[in-house]
Amino acid sequence: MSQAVSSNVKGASIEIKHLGKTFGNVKAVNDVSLTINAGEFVALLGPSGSGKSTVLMSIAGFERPSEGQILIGGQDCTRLPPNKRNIGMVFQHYTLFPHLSVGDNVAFPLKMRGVAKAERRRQAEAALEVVRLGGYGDRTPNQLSGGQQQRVALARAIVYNPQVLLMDEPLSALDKNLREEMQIEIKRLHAELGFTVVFVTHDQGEALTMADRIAILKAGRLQQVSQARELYERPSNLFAASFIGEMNMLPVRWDGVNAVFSDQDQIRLPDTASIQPVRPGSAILAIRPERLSIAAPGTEGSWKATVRDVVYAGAGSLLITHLADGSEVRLRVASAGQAPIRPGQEIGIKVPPEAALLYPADASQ
Ligand SMILES: Nc1ncnc2c1ncn2[C@@H]1O[C@H](COP(=O)(O)OP(=O)(O)OP(=O)(O)O)[C@@H](O)[C@H]1O
Repeated sequence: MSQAVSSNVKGASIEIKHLGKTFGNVKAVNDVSLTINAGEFVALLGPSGSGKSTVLMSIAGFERPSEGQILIGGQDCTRLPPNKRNIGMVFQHYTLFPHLSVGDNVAFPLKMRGVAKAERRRQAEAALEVVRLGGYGDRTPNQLSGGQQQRVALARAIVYNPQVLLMDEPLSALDKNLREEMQIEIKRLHAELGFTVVFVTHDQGEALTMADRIAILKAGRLQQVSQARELYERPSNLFAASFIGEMNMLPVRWDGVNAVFSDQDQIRLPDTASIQPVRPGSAILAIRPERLSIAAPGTEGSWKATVRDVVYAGAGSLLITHLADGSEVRLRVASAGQAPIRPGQEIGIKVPPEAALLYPADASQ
């Protein structure tokens, strides 16, 4: 690989301490603390308006925090302007200069840093090679496809060897195939160049496949920061549980040992079912649809359910059922080898206790 962008670039750590940002009376970011290790790839995930971009822009230096501190590579950058932070940025829209050649677009940050012309050309070409666009330097942006333009934006962000790469929904303007190709491209660059990545997305699949860790935000507050598997298998609260993947959420009465349904069906739960302490009384039992299976009606320990709808989707089928108390339970089952199931049919649902999670009924806990 070309020397200009491969010279042992190593990421910097990012420490966000009690970050707060208020716009008028909107608390866009509320007491967010997060430490990102050098070279780590972290996704910020959350619904629209949850504060993801504001956190990213605060790291970049384009937003000035109302409260808290941001350290990059151990240095307090809270009051440092963006161009002093040694970070690269890629946005959703490519923001290339239409009148400049691709090469000049990529070389632009070097020009701002006073790098001499011949050296600029050399480094820009090297960065274009890294994103597999070697030889495209003389074109103008409008002669490139959307995916290629986004790769030019990526080349421009990495041309000066930043220690941190910040990306705000960089792939959401691309169609599905291009998006998947760029996901692989960005992961490859991250592995090769070793910079720290903070990646904003509202696409949970993208976050789960790309990031080392995922930070979930809701209304400006951090909900959970975990690796993909833990986030999926042990979401720390009801919001994270419902935001990632599909989840059945059933109101139950918890007596400390058993989760009891209103029709007196019950399930004995292992201690590991509660991620946070749950007091006896009303609670929510959460279970992923793919962890449930069908049993003959009346099978010992199974729940009695009536099928409301069957959605055939090739390899798997979605069964929408309801229990005697009216609670809806969804199952994802393999289609193959399954006797056809019809709406109105009574079935048993087998629930592995180790797959069940218990949360306080009050979502604010
Ligand atoms: N410059 C601004 N002036 C006023 N309010 C703002 C400004 N920037 C953001 N906000 C508000 O702050 C909150 C968080 O916005 P932010 O853009 O960080 O969320 P987000 O999670 O990135 O959302 P999206 O996914 O829609 O981009 C929102 O309520 C938004 O309206």
